[in-house]
Amino acid sequence: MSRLRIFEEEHPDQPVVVARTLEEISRELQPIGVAFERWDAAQQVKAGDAPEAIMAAYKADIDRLVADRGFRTVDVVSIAPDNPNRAEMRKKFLDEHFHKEDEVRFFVDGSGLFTLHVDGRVYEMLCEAGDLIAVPDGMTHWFDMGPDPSFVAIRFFTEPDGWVGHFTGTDIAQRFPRFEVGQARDA
Ligand SMILES: CSCCC(=O)/C(O)=C/O
Ligand SMILES: [Fe+2]
Ligand code: NI
Repeated sequence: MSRLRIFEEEHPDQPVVVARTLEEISRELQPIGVAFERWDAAQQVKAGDAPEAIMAAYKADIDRLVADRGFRTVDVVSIAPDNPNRAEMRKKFLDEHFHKEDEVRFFVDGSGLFTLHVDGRVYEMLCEAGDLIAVPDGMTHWFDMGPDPSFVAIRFFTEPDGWVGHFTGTDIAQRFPRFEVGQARDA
């Protein structure tokens, strides 16, 4: 189940807000400029399906978002728990960074943990299948796919290098919860 937890940055042990419904999550994220949506598939798709089939299942929402936000590229990224490069892939976005364009990701299957650092607060968003998150350009954040990653996500880009992370060099990500085994199931 999708879950947003908000922490004061000095208190990683105690969330001050826990939100689970679309309405609650959107209400908490909207003031910091983060969009959160839930999309329904036109036809059922799952991990392992062809990217074209996955994009076709969400065509109406993809087209709307591309028209609204001017994205130039849309792709599908998949990672399974047996991927031999999973540790390296996990490490890539584990530390605090930002991008020079909005980071917009839709989770088709599986889950991942986006954590945003904004104005002294930390917003930990456990994204699950059906969730779209749009993190504004320049917003500091990190992403944990966990030790046994499992997700399929649609990514939206404006520039070819839009995915490049600019790292802040802080250690804040190490002080906050990681994506634990079973977290998605237990949330
Ligand atoms: C669901 S893809 C997440 C990886 C990524 O592109 C990123 O920038 C995380 O912060
Ligand atoms: Fe990122
Ligand atoms: Ni404390």
